[in-house]
Amino acid sequence: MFNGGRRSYPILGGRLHFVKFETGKLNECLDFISSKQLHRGGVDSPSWRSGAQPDDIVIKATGGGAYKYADLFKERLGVSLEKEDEMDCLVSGANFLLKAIRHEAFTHMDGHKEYVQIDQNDLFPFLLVNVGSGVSIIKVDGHGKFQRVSGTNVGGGTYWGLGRLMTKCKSFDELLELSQRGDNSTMDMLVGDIYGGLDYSKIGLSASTIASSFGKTISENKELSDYRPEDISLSLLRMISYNIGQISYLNALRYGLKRIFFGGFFIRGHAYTMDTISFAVNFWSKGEAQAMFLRHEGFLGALGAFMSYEKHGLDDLRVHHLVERFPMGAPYVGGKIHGPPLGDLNAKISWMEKFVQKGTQIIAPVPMGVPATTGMGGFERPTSKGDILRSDASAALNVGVLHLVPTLDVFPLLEDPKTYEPNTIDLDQDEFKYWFKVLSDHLPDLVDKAVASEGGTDDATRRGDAFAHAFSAHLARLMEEPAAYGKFGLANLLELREECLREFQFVDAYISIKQRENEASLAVLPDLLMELDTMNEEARLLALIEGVLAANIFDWGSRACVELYHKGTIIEIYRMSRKKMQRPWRIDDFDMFKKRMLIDRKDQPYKRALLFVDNSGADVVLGMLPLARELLRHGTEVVLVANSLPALNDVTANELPEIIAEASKHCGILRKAAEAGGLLVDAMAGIQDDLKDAPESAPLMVVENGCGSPCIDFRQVSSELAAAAKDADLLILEGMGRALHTNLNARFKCDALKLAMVKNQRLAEKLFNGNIYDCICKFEPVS
Ligand SMILES: CC(C)(COP(=O)(O)O)[C@@H](O)C(=O)NCCC(=O)O
Ligand SMILES: [Mn+2]
Repeated sequence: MFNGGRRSYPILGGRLHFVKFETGKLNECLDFISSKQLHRGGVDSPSWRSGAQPDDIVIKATGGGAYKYADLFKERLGVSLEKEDEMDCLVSGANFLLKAIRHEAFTHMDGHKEYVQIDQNDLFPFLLVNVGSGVSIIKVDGHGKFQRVSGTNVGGGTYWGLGRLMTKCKSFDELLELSQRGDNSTMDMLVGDIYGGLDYSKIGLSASTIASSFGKTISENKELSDYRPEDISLSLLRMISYNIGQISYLNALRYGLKRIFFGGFFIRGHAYTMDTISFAVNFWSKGEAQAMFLRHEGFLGALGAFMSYEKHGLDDLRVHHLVERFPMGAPYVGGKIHGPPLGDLNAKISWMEKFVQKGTQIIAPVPMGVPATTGMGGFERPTSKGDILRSDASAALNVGVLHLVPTLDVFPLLEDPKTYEPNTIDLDQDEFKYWFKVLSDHLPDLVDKAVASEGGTDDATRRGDAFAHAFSAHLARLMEEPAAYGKFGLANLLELREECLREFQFVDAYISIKQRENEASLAVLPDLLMELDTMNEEARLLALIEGVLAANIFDWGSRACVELYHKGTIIEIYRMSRKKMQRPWRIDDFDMFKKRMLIDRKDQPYKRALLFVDNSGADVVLGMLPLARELLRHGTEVVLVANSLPALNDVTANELPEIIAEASKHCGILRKAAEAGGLLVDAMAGIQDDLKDAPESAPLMVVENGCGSPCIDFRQVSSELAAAAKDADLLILEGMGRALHTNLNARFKCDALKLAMVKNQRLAEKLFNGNIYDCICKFEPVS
């Protein structure tokens, strides 16, 4: 099933792009679809190239537009729109999102957004409130099981209609924006107005509670024009949002439901609207019920229509099959999106250059998509002037591209996947500020390496600059709102950097450094192995663990380490690092591990160990390979688990067989094991005669982990790794990314050893009250 990291089955998958456009721009949209032949699978699809085009292309659609524009689609694209029921689609879209996307639902109170993890087994029933022109209140009991239980004619249309008449606003967004600067106490009769500025505490009403919306205007002898449009808009917004919140809560109460999800064009990521609705639900339920919002709320119907294709088999999709990426879309400056969607790399780079030349700072990138708005209401997206609305506007756009990767699995040895959280530290605003600086400082050097890795050509330089701007823009967006892309931890941030490099077609920025370090380390490996073989078992085990920790210093992602590399050769630094290994380490469970290995399991060695390797060069060659060899010696099968894609100087699963083949030239144990694991078939053909009579060996294998990041999220690993984990009874996680930033607190169903050198002062202080270059040897046996 897994040999040398090569797959033995095809991968099927796809990507979901979420794009909005104004109905007024439908013709431009059809031009775009036609130019790219998207309705026929794209210009690169085999059927387009071969000219074998089906005549009867059917696209599922929902909502009024599916009827209104059916003829236009047929005429312009030859596509038939198959209409799906709008309510069915809303519900199945919401169900899909809540089931398949981890950080989909969030609460919004007092300007604070918090993602809520929904337990799949405890999702139904819930109330879905769709606030469009009017309001539909739907009780959802399961997949395809729902009932419209109520509604109200006072909805988004009411706000916009009354608002337009009363303020002369030209657009919904203008009206919404006005509300940001409003003061409703000039219009609304408050409890304090009735009780002489006091609370009516006996029945729990504070002085600022609205007793009667617009009630103050009856006692004043004023005309409409005497009131500020800002105040009118805010009073209206509060009146309608509170009313929706209250009716929703009463329906939740009627059916005994605790969760209410709100969606529809009235909400569209507008912070103040969400706060007002949340306030109402919280107020009336006395904190018992919770108002929640969905990150993809503008796409429920479209998603539901897409889901209705039976052939997709999307019913079986689970959270771990979906990866959300945030590629650079159109530049986003001062609350406005500039230019077309940037699907094409060259277009992306040109736009980036244009903006930089103009001296315009790209404040935030927008996930790939066409600029604009809600499909349902036809209202424009809020164009921002004030600070608050700017982030509201972008909040509505914080949906990335969903990659469907059916080959991803949950790691089967996680003790409890439900409570597992990969990130060790929470990236709150303060923490984010620190990492923002670390990553920004590292950027120029990374760009140099990336450009050099592509031959330093003009094209590479151009891509390098564009990458730097794109990644800086992502950082700026997250600095502005850390929850902008869902719940984001350090692991996500480090992965975003790698993804961003890939987006600008940098395949492996550290390739030459990796090769150089591999060669230097392989040259001294025979001496190291010889030295180890002179030791007794106990001393050797300690030397091996020391070796892994010492060699983890070769980390091109750590600023402090990179500075060290100027001070000596690879081997000098390795020796210096080893010499400094003073026990006890900051976490030192070595004695426990030794007892387990050499006493408890003397007669019953581990059956299979999964070794999660980290960096190239000394780290893997002088650290992890000798440790693997020791386990093989004990009769344990060893699976080296490495990245599927490059990240910093991490070794990849593709690179390992060659390194092992080289190492095997100097070591019979490794050679025999690699042969048994099927790793040497090609590389060592013809030079294995001397092994013919050697005893059987436990196999050494290589498996890719499914990631392209310095960290690992065990909720989404390759299915090969999941399969290899089945018989494993020992896990060894190595490196800062995999054992500290992520998984330090993760619990597994089998024994786990976490080894890392802490190469960052702040992290050492924060996690261990320690210092940079402290070592961690954390052993967690299962009883
Ligand atoms: C990116 C890394 C997690 C890689 O560490 P590794 O897993 O290779 O041990 C680490 O280098 C890191 O956290 N660097 C940023 C902090 C710094 O420069 O101090
Ligand atoms: Mn690494």
